[in-house]
Amino acid sequence: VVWLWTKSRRNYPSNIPPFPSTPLPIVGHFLLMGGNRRDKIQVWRKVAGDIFSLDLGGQLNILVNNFSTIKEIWVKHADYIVNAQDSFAVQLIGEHDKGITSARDDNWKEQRTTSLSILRSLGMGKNVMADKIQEEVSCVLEKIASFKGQPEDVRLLLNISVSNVICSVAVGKRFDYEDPFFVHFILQLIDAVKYLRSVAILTPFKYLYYLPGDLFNAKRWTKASTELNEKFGKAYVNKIKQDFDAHEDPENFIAAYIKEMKKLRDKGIQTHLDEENLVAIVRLLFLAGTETTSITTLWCLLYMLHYPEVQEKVYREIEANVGTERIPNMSDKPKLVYLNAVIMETQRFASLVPIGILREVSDTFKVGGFTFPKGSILWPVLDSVHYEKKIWGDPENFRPERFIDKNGALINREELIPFSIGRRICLGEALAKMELFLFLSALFQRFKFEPADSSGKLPTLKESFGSYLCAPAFQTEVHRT
Ligand code: HEM
Repeated sequence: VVWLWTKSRRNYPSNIPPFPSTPLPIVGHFLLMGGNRRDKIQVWRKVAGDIFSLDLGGQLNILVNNFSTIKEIWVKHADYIVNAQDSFAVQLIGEHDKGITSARDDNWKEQRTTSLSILRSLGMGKNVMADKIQEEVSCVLEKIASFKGQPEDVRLLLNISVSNVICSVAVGKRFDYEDPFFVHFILQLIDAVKYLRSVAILTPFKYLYYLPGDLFNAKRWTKASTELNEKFGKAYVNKIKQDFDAHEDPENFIAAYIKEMKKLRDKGIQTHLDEENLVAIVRLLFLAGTETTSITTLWCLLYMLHYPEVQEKVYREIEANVGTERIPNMSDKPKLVYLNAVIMETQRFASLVPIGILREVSDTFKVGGFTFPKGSILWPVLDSVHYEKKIWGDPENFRPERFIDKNGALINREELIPFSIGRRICLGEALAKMELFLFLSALFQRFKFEPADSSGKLPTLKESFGSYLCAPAFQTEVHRT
């Protein structure tokens, strides 16, 4: 107890952002972290203001809830928050300073720049990638058509088909929807994403991990993540390494990374590129490139059950501008203004990543009269920005028209930040935007999604809060063709 008390003794400067309530000895606000954290943050915000502090076992955490301060810190003061929090989750799987999200300083810079340039060379944001996505879209359309209108839960199907896009980029292979090997990894991935939040909260209280049982799902999370690394990431890195030919143009991320690594080493240039980083990146691409985009698509389908008039308007727009003979492609995007607005409103309303990556403050700085001390952890609460009344007027309503001006043109609002902002903005933004457009335009062109319950009862919009705000399980009937 004396050790815990000493460790958690607070010695904060006087002008840090206020606490919503007095921290308890030793645990601080830890006991308040369970339950619906999304609602709690809004309650604390009312008490303590847009920028407030929480004490987690002696670790100062500062939550930033307004757009202007997030922008000021994440863009103008980016140098102070280069590194993500060195979380316990990362230590559990031995990935301190590995991959991209957990990589630090120069290592992060090199891994991010190399990964981005490889993804671009493989077509991210270009037509080659659009073709790859469209192949997958055609497969998913056939699969949904085979349901013949029967009620279905399409979550796993969307997970697998979206994942196929990033898999074809990362490991050069797509998988059948029923492939037991791949379905198993998708289920592991869902677990890894689901439990991450509860493991993350253990960071200041690592010793709780050693209690009997698995109260914080940390053991389940470690098992899922280790299996993804060993049997998926490492297995593919080894396989591609064996078949690697330095004279061939690399056709997937792993081969391109190995080629770059060898090139730098052969030239005697010091580099952070190595296999451990590569395995961590493959898992990250698989994780970040699957659930995010497929759950956003799922939210959009769910909203369409609730707002059938929006779905009808989207269909009419596609019918008038693209027709129904061919599936939409990227050159149709500027013509489908309403669909673009629906996608933007879905990203705002679903607020998929409610809190961006937590950052470590590397040196004390001041913003808005508050001190952000060295060693404190910053939370960018993107959810608060997406539901800010002062920005959106009626944030509680699903209203795509807010993104269209009176001349019928699309409005790009800088406050819409589902991919976060600053130097560590989502690496896959261009890919995700392309996927969302190609999947959703084709789905709404070919099918009409309706509630499966014949009494007209709509599935709930209540999310479950893992690392993402996940759409609830729901069934939908599909008609039109
Ligand atoms: C709708 C889909 C997506 C959303 C909403 C989303 C959102 C985000 C957010 C909020 C961050 C944190 C950025 C920060 O805190 O500064 C992030 C980081 C990241 N995302 Fe995405 N993402 C999506 C799709 C993807 C895809 C398809 C990929 C795959 C290429 C991807 C790869 C990454 C990576 C590698 C990072 C870490 C970047 C870094 O730490 O430097 N994301 N994403």
